[in-house]
Amino acid sequence: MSDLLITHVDILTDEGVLKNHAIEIENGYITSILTDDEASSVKANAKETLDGKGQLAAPGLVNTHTHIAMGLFRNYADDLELMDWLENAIWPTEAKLNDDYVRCGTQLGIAEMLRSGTTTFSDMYFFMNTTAEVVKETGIRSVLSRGLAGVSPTADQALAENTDLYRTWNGFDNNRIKVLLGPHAPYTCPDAYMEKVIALSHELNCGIHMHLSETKGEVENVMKATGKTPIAHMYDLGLFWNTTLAAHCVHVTDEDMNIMAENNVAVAHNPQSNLKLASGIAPVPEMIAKGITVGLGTDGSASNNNADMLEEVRLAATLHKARLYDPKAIPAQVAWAMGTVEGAKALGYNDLGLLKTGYRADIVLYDVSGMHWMPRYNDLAALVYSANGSDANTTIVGGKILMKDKELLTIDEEKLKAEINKAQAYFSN
Ligand SMILES: CSC[C@H]1O[C@@H](n2cnc3c(O)ncnc32)[C@H](O)[C@@H]1O
Ligand SMILES: [Zn+2]
Repeated sequence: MSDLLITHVDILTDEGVLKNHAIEIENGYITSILTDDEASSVKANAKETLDGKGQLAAPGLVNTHTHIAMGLFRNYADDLELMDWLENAIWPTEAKLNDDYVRCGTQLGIAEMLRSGTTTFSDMYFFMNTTAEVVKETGIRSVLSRGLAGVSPTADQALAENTDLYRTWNGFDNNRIKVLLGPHAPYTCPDAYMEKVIALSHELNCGIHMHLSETKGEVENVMKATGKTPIAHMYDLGLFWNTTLAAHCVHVTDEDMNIMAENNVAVAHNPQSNLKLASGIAPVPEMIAKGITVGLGTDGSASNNNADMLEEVRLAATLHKARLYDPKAIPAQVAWAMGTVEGAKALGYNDLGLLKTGYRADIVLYDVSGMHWMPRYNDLAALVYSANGSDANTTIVGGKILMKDKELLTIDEEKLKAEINKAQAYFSN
């Protein structure tokens, strides 16, 4: 008996679009993809059915890098470069955060993601036990890391919190929640602290999530201090022994990319944040050519300024064309894969990001009735180049429906809006 049967739906598979088919789901996984005729014979055995008529089923988007509670600081400080933005606007304000505000900001970000087709996110922030609780309650999938800064007075406490987070949550609900260690960046994590992080990663057998080579200034400073690039320096410290998710990697050399490819360092490419903070453009086609796994991320909504992954997919598909004067630099299907199955791989999920038997049932049904969906020559190109996040109509994670016909089923949005207004008043002072 299946738990959920989605009928009369067009399905974006890795082999093309199947018109008017059905998806059978059991225990959180896709168990079969059927013709509509086949589906009518198994319908009686389904606990729940969902009519997908007029919709396109696609894999949920995977946001490989964010600080999701930063939605509270959306449009709070704009038009600044990274270090000015962090040091003079964001860090002083984050010092006023507590569990309640992180709960509110995390609900805001999750509401936004579920509404725009994202079903998995990888987060690095503070008060992460609260984030995990909100992830548990809302039903989304996530990979969580406690941001670690060696220069902070709470540096050792943060390590203990990341350890607790790992021990409490890693593997929760058949890996709906996973945990990584989150050393923030080379400029906040001196070598002695990185050595502690690396020792802890061995002790826990835990992967790493870190900002690396985001700006020219960061690379210059590490070069001055060590004679090496941040990637080469982290490699020499022994950081890459286990899985590493490196956010940004905007300023990397050919040799850096060789190190990343040889050590399975996956990249979270955040094109919109990199543009807005004037950090630059990461050499993504070059990374892919070297065999590096590259996923996409929004970064926080204070540097983006939203959590809409379709915008990142579109930027990934267009930005590199212009940079290289090559329309084939990142074709639509490569950008789509970066937003889904490649992002999933970057987070260590090898059964996520495709609509295929045996894959996790993280599925988004897009309403394709809008004029911007016509004519329908190529649904994948439409998702990459024409669709809006708000076309997401129904969002499913691990076979559970979290948004149906644009109504969020696990978040009380009216209550949340009132809390966000209170938070705005608090952070405005
Ligand atoms: C220690 S928790 C994470 C930390 O990262 C800050 N942050 C947000 N966006 C960026 C970015 O693009 N580069 C580096 N750091 C960033 C966030 O505000 C938190 O303080
Ligand atoms: Zn970031």
